[in-house]
Amino acid sequence: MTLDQSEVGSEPLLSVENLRTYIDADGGRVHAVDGVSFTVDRGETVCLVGESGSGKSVTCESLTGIVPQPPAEIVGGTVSFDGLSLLDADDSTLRSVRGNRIAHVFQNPQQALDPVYTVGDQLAEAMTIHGAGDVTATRERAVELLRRVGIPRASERVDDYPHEFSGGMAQRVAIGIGLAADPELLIADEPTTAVDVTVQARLIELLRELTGGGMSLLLVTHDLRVVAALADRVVVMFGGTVMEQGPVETVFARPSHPYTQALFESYDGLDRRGERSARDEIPTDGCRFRRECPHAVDACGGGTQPPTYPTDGNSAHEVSCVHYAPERDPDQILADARGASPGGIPGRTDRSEDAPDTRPRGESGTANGGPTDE
Ligand SMILES: Nc1ncnc2c1ncn2[C@@H]1O[C@H](COP(=O)(O)OP(=O)(O)OP(=O)(O)O)[C@@H](O)[C@H]1O
Ligand code: NI
Repeated sequence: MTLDQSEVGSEPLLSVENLRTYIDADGGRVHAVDGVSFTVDRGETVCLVGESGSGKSVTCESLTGIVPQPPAEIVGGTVSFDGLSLLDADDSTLRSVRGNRIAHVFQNPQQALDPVYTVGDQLAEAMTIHGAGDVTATRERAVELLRRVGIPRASERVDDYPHEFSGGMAQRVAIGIGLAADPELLIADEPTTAVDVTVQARLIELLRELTGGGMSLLLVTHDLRVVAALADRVVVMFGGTVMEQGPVETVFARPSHPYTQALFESYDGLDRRGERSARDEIPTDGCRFRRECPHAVDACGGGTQPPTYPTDGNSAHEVSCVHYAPERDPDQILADARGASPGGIPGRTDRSEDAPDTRPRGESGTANGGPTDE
């Protein structure tokens, strides 16, 4: 029986619906992930962005059940991977999915590598999880994987131990181990954060090559330049929820949620993690961003995170903000803020001085008022 290609292509590879993961901590239950929905298509790169603590890692780790339970508990939602419901899957199914179809790569490669085995042995191990060949073939394939991820002198280095690799090279090895099973989806959580800038650029190039080959990539990064370089779509998270998501071009050209606007405006290429630790506690109802939002109104409080609304009638670009509800006057929607530029993100060439004014029609450059709500 042959599969109808049009049907194969129409379903997203990964579909996450209303995912909720709570974590028991000293101070009580943390709503680390609280109603996250997004999809990843085949061959697509989706980037999760958002400040530290917004729930990006816990989201990724919940998908294949590697989040430690306890203290975490996945309390709701669905995760569908190629039709398989991962949250309902038993341990052996999940192990098989992780060994064969979904690979994880983390920020610190040495964490993923076992110090007492050569990288060749670890690559072989990753291959045997999904069907072994003979010893020579396995070794050849290990060398080939190291070449593929750009390790020079791969046939010699295959016998080296993890500590003999620099940070960037070790991250390549970790990616190589992830690729050993030829996964359909690579989940990479800040894979370029711990390496220096030139190595970063090469790793980004590697990831681009891999997705060019048809692999899907779910990438967590703080670096908007990485997003610009790799993403097809962006998912912006804050407080365990999705604030905004859409095609990278439209989200960068017209960041629409006040949180996205704030995130992009504060972006200066520096890693600012930890700087906002003194912030007010994030609400667990209504819009999670409302306490810091310059446009907050009464309607932002209570209930769940606001529903998502399309921006500019573009249903692929949606925003979870009451100001975009269809019954509201579009001329008042975040009017002044929408003209704001996300701060000249390096690497984007499609933004120019003569880019169209994205403010809603009828808006004539009012003062800093923001939307009013009386
Ligand atoms: N083991 C844990 N125990 C208690 N709370 C946790 C634990 N792991 C994560 N959290 C909390 O869950 C929330 C989401 O954390 P998560 O690591 O997913 O954020 P993140 O977006 O990946 O941040 P970063 O950009 O710093 O990696 C945070 O409030 C964090 O403090
Ligand atoms: Ni994280």
